[in-house]
Amino acid sequence: MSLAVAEAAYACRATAERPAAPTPRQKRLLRNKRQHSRELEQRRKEQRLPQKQEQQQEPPSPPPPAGYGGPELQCPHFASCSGCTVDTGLDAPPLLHEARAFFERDCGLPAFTLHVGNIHGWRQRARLAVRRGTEGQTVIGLFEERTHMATAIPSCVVHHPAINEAAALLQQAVEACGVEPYDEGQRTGQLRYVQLTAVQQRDSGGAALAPAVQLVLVSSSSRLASLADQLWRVGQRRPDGTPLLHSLWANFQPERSNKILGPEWRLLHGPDLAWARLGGADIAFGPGSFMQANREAMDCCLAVMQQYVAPGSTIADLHAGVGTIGLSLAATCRPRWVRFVEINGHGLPPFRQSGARLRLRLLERGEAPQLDYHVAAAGSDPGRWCHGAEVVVCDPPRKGLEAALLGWLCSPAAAAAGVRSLLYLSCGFPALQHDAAQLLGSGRWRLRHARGFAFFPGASHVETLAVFDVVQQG
Ligand SMILES: C[S@@+](CC[C@H](N)C(=O)[O-])C[C@H]1O[C@@H](n2cnc3c(N)ncnc32)[C@H](O)[C@@H]1O
Repeated sequence: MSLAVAEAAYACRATAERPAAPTPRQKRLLRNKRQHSRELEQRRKEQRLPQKQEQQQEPPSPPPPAGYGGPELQCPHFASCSGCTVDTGLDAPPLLHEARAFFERDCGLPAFTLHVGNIHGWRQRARLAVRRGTEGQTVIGLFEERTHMATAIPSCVVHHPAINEAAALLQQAVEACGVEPYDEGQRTGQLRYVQLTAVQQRDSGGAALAPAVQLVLVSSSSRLASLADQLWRVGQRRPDGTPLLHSLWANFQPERSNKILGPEWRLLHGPDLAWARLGGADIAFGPGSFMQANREAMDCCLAVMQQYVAPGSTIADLHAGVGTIGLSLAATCRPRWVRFVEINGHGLPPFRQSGARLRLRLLERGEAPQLDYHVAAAGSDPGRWCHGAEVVVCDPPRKGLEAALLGWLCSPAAAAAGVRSLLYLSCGFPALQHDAAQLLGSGRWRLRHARGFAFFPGASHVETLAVFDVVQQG
């Protein structure tokens, strides 16, 4: 949709359906759209002026986004749902301009590119609110911005289709069983949220089947037995004979807070762990495990990481979660050992399963890397966690590296401990800018490579992999 059409659509809606002023979300989307279009236009101009670029000795940039505005989201819920904020130019979200400026202009890299995979159906995990709609119906969807009013998104185009299918089944079952959606004002109702995760399925011969869904019912009470039984019965068979539900869990969240998941879990039906093939390794995960929602993009990112790990390396994976990155490197790069460090103990049980499966596979190839998992903060003792590791992998939360870890990496101790390179995967660009500036400013690291991955097409988000090498001191 062009800017003019989008503006006309908003204007039209404002006069025909909503005489009231545009909502804060609509104003923000329009502002985003204007800024995004200006940046795209600027970029197109730069591309049309190669002469000027050469005169100014600016680094070359990759080709401009295809067509004005690039690929479009084309989601029927875009204007009302708070999930996505960018619906055109998905191959050049606003944050990409900042990332390019930082890596190309400030760090001197010749080009910073963004990998964009599927823009539709990529989201393999969704957390949705369950609330009563204004017309008394059950709504399963996302909150409108700055409210606790849920908007139904049954045709969301970024959800994996199995998620939409399971959400539709859930809505029917909730109504059939008379389950009361949660009401935060009254603190009544049984079902607060659901988490839906698409799980790869295979038949006994290993052929891929339609993905099924690991479904979590988040409630403040335990009175969901009849809903669970009904869901499990109906969810066992799609019209094509494959199961729609992989497993069914209850999670209890008694607190009055915005935190979706509570501390207590109960498996109601099906297997406790689900498996995904990522970066050449089979990764087990439970419903409470961290996992990237966009597995295809993570798979590409892992393939790039593998190019920066030499055979026979020693690796410390410092924000390991269930071990996805380290296990992928163990499966593909023949390391001598991988040390996993993770602050949250919930990653350990799935890791044990994935590690055991990988060990068996590697033994058949005559490889036996040591795989050790430690539940600890990476910054608690960086010297210990990184000791002897030639490659350090960091994949911290949005706030970036802990001060103690960053300080250690910027000190002579890192090279003295044997560290040679750092693979830093970042989900928070401002934090990465800060941490990269500290690393480069210390004079002990040089930036070898950086690349972006669109982990959340539809959002102004760039997941960044930055590869640093230790500068050998003379
Ligand atoms: C973005 S996730 C990445 C997980 C994993 N690398 C993956 O790809 O699935 C960040 C992880 O860092 C963990 N974490 C957060 N703070 C940490 C810390 N100070 N030390 C170690 N791990 C931490 C979180 O619990 C979470 O599992």
